[in-house]
Amino acid sequence: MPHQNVPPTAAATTPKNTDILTTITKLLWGKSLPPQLLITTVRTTWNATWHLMMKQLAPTDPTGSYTRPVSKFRANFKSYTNNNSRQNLGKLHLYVGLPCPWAHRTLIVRALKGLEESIPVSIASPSLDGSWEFRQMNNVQDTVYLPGLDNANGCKNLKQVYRLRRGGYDGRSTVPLLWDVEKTDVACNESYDIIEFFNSLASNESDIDLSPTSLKAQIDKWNQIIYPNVNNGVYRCGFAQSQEAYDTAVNGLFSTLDMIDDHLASSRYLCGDVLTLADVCLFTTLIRFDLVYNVLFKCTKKKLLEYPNIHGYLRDVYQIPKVAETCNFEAIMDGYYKILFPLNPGSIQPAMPSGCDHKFLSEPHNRELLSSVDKHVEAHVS
Ligand SMILES: N[C@@H](CCC(=O)N[C@@H](CS)C(=O)NCC(=O)O)C(=O)O
Repeated sequence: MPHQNVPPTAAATTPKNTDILTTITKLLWGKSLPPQLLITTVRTTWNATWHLMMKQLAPTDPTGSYTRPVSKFRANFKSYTNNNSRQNLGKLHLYVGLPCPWAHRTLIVRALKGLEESIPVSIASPSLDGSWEFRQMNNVQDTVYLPGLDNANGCKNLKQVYRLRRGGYDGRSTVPLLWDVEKTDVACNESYDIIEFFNSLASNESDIDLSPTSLKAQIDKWNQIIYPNVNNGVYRCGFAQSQEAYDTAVNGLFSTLDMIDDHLASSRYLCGDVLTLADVCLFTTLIRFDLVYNVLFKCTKKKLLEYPNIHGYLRDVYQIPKVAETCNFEAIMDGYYKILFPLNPGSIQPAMPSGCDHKFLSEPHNRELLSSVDKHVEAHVS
């Protein structure tokens, strides 16, 4: 008879599992429990353990909604700029982690502004307990995983760098971190402050302004929508600890993506024809969406591939010179699937969906046509 590949039924697997559990309970309590009680006990214990682990990973309010801790070191960049020149920048060093969308913002703006020489970088990788440690990586595209030291302070991990600051520090050691080498202190660890600062610097190599005065109000308006619903919204889905909290987050996320997709049907970037800081902030969440958030954070109503305008926009931003070099998909997959234990206990990485690799993202998007349509319309109106 040909071999039939019949999947095991629940009846075939349950007794085996309960046998193991019965042995464990016998060892622990000296007697076996009835199978149903045994399963209920294990489920309750596992749920309680899961909630405890999640509490450590992600603080929540009493409704089970994720509440992101505020950044401790906000910007005070006055002493670093002299008429926006780079005079004092020899002092600064940037610490990033490649999976992190907040750190990714700083890498993109640093590259677009041509600040690579002026502001050197150290790349940290997530360790198994979720903290950041240094490996032998000098380039964003490196895939070397041997232990290493950072380039500014010679530390093994980011916690050590934070602790070097005057007065010490024992709080969350997050990336991005902008470090003042001369003062041996944190200059800032809030990504938006850092990208605003990088953008404010005059550059010999690039005259791009990602936050022109004329668009500031629009940029702020987009940030106020995108930060809670999309950037932090995906975390509010993944780290929710009640069904209600998840439902609210996932509905807010997808209604915002629907709205953005409509908007991008007639606008090349969020604020019209030019790329702004709001686009940088949106991009670093979008580039991780189908790879990670859709699966691991249960952002499942749709894949980004199903949003034609958002997906074209993603390719458009990805193809801006220097942006692709800031994206390391392998590091992103590793960072999320291997480290967030309570969300993915076996550390199994799902297959990368098509549409997320360098090749697909480099395909034509034709969105430049939108700019000319805009200009054409403007020409007629004026
Ligand atoms: N508000 C911060 C958030 C930074 C943040 O949460 N970074 C995460 C990585 S994606 C981190 O370093 N977490 C380590 C920890 O919480 O200990 C920013 O935008 O800069």
